[in-house]
Formats: sequence, C-alpha cells, structure tokens
Amino acid sequence: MSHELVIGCVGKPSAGKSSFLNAATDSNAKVGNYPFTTIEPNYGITYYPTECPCKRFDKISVCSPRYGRCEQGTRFIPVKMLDVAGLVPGASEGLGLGNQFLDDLRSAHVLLHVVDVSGTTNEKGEETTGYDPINDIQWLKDEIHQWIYNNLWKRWGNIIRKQKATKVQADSILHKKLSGYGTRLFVVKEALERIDLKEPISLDGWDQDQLHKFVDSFLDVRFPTVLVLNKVDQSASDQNISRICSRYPDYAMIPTSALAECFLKKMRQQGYIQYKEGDDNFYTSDTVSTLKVCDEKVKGRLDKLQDLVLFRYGGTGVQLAIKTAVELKKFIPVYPVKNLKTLSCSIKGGDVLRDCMLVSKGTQVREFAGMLHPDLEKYYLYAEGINGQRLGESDEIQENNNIIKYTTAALESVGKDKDKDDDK
Ligand SMILES: Nc1nc2c(ncn2[C@@H]2O[C@H](COP(=O)(O)OP(=O)(O)OP(=O)(O)O)[C@@H](O)[C@H]2O)c(=O)[nH]1
Repeated sequence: MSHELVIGCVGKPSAGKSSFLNAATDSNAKVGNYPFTTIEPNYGITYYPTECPCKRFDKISVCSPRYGRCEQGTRFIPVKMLDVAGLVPGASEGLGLGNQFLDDLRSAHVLLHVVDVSGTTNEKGEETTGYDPINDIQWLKDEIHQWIYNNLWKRWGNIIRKQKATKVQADSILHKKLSGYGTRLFVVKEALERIDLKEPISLDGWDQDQLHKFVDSFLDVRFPTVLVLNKVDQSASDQNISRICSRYPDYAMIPTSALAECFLKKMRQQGYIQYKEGDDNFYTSDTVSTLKVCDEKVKGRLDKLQDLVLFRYGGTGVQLAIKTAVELKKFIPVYPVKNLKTLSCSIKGGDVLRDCMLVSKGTQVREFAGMLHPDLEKYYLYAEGINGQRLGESDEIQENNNIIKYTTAALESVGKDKDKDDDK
C-alpha cells in the first residue's frame, strides 16, 4: 500500500457523495500542483488544513510550499480523495457493483461515510419521507464486516491447520490473510489487543462469534470512519442528528451541507462573495465594495444558507470533515529541510518549508528518509531536529520532531572536503 494518505468517500446513492466530493476537492488543481504520482479518474485532490511551522518561526512572508498552499500560517496539504462508488445493501454478496466497490476500499486509509440525515432518501437512495438514517450507518458497517468475515471464514480450516503445523503466532497468520486489505502487522496486533485475548492465541478455539468480534475490532483499526452527516440544511436533519449522536456517542461525526459549500464556492468564483473554506461567514458587496451586487434571488438563498447552516453549525462542515479524517488516522505532517535555521529546502537557500508530507503514525525517522528518496535511506548518516538535536533513526516521527534535516554519508564527505578547502 502506498504511503500517500487516501481518504475514501463512501455512502449510499443520493446521500450527497458527488456533491461532497465537488465541495471538498479542487477541480482546478493543476497538474504538477500536487505531489502524487498518479491521479486515477475516481480520485480528487482535497486539502488538509493545519498550522504551518512558518507561523511559529516567524517566516510567514517567505513560506513557499511546492504543493498545496499556505495562507497566513495555515498550511493546506494536498490529500487524495477516492470516490468509492456503487455501494448498495448486499454488496458483499455481489449486488450492485459488489466486490468492485469493496476492492476499491483497499487503497483507502480512512473513510468518510456520507449519510443523508434529512431522511428524504431510503436505503437505495430513492425519494421518501421520514426514513431513519441510523439504518444506513449500521448497514454500511455490516457490508464491510461481512466482506472481510466471509473471506476469512472461507479459509478458516486452512488457517487453523497452518497454525497447528507451523506454530506461527496468530497475528502473523492473520496478517498474511488480511494483507490484501492493505494491512500492516501492527494493525492486526492492535486489533487483537483490543479484544483482550490471552497469549499465546490459539485460533483453533475460535468460533464464529469470536471471529466476528475480531473482524469488528480489525475494522475499527483498519478503516476508521468519520460520519459525514450531510444535508443539515433540511428540516428533519436536526432531530436525526441528535438521535445519531446519542446512539453512537463515541463516533467521529461532522454535520455538513455539501450543497451549501458548493453554492458558496460558486458564488465566490463568480465574484459575488468573499468566502474562505471552513469559515462561518462570508462577505457580500454590502461590506466589500469590489464584489458584484447579488440580485434578490441569490441574496435570499445566501441569507437562508447563513441561517440554516453557517450560524447554526458554525460552517458547512466540509473542511472540518477532512481535517477530522486525517487526524482520526493520526497522520502527521513532516517537513524535511536542508537548513534548520532558515528552514530552507535547498542548499543555496530560499524555498522555505517547501516540502511537506503526511505520514502515518509509527513512521520512523530513517524510514521517512526512504520515502523521500531511496538513496537518503541507503546513505543515511544521521538526522537532526529543530534545535539541532540528534534524532534516533528508529524514533517515531511526532508533532514535536517533525522538522528534520538529514545528513548522508556522501553529503558528510562533501562537507568535510569543503571544510578542508575552507581551512586552506
Ligand atoms: N439539501 C441538500 N441537498 C443535497 C446536499 N448534498 C447533496 N444534495 C442533493 O442530493 C442529491 C444527490 O446528491 P449527489 O451528490 O448526486 O449524491 P450521490 O451520493 O453522489 O449519488 P449517486 O451518484 O447516486 O451515488 C442531489 O440532488 C444533491 O443536490 C445538501 O447538503 N443539502
């Protein structure tokens, strides 16, 4: 699985997935304006907003991201977003696009489940009234669960025989069987730890209930999910949101109106409003004289949107949903630099904080060097953090050591030669 963070967007038909993708992604993203090697047709580019170190180090005016952008110390880091289309109940049994949908999921690290909380579409996405969106939350979980469970249960006899014959630990065997889901060993270990089994774990004693428990736990770790409670601008949404919150108090969930965000972006593009993604307000020609004057119809729509969405929920929620997804999966921005004082990314100076990558929790200092360039890992000599302190090569990268300068064996000798020259 690639180390590039991928957010998968799932949901039943008509929940508002396409609208959410339009609202969250940058359709104007120019080729070369993002770091990804390939952008397949059902991928889009969205941005994770986070505080840029340029703010802390008083370098806002010289900060120069190569990808994404930095606005007054808020860094917008490009992230891939995948449209996992075609999910209907029964997908794990092959209905709808069936396993095609489920296969697409493999490349996602974290999911956004777009739920229509207005209750105006049934489980197939057909128009109705008074539908209970709680059904959709459970149903999607069940589909993914069933897909993984069925694949394991089919081979359970073999799995047990293999463990008996080879005496290999349960986590390694399960990891092999689950590696097709883009799973690393620590994910399986964590899933097993969460269900509190005594070591050594013998899979022989597992019945179907035990396997279901494990699959549940595995899903929580492998596919953390943010519920995107969409269509909050509709009248029944408030009540449905309250019920969902009390039913699932531990879930990450964000109320959104994808339609409102799309409309605000369109009005901004046409020069009627000034609006920044994530804000709880916008400006019209009443306060900014350079903006075009809105006609009554547009003004009415904007007023309504302001009342029902921005004032009530503090924003359209679209950007917050992306932020929540990245943070739920605990991805961390890392800034490799060539000079720890100037934060420059090139030897000759300039390009301040040019590079930034999001890496998963647990990524180590030397491992990250390899992500930047294989030679950087191969000829790795040492790494330094912001105050010049040495970082251990197996130290985990965290928020407090995420500005890193690498020195390689080759560079070191170049540096020594240069020192000799300087001494002459
Ligand atoms: N009121 C309201 N309507 C919305 C919102 N988001 C989407 N819709 C509407 O819901 C309908 C379905 O939206 P889509 O974005 O096409 O939904 P989808 O999930 O992509 O549907 P499929 O393509 O069938 O999978 C459209 O009429 C949208 O305008 C929202 O936030 N509020």
